[in-house]
Amino acid sequence: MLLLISPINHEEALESIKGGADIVDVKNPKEGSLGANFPWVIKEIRELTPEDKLVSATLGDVPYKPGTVSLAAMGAHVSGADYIKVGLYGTKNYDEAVEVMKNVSKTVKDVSPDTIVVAAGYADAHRVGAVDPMEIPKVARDANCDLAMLDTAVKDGHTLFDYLDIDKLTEFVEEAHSYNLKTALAGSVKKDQLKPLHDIGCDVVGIRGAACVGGDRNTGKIHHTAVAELKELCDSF
Ligand SMILES: O=C[C@H](O)COP(=O)(O)O
Repeated sequence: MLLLISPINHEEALESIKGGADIVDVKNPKEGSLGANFPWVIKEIRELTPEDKLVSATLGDVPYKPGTVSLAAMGAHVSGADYIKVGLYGTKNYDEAVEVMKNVSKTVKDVSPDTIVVAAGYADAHRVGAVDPMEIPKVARDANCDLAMLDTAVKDGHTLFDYLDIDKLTEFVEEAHSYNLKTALAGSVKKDQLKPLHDIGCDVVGIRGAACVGGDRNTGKIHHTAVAELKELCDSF
């Protein structure tokens, strides 16, 4: 299981790399769970990250505006992102989510077929009126994405497991795998939740809070020792 860590700036990206993160995921939590950072921050982090390590960028908790989101995807691509995550926040159902993701995939894959496109839903979608998380594997399949992902929309201490039990998460992973998609799971994931995620076959675990000093994704800063501990655990299973 690969470890994706979400830094907000140059300094945190260096800590993530030093700690051994497999994927450096540029994010801006001030703008939400999958808040987008600025093009120059993505570019700077791509430049400081070793070439063989993937740099991911989140496009935001996006609205149901396929054109706007497609232009954001092009922005992430030209800034150097190898892995583009779209938080399907404003899309209320499967049809809207597929429409957004199809256009993002077309935008990105027309110019860069190897760039990885991630359809990200929310385990607590019912709290914000977003598309049902269990529809995400089908959305990703039908929109030519590479990964189906879940995170949480509201970062109030609840974790992924508060909304979806292990049976549901297993169903999510198995369905995505049956479509030849990889999976990423996130949502205030704690150290002791890594093994269950590994055991159900999750391909990528996404973490910010547990990699920060004090475990707080907003007030804390990513520290390489916390990242290294998570990485060691991921590699131990
Ligand atoms: O992509 C994953 C997120 O950055 C997860 O952040 P979190 O662990 O603070 O919920």
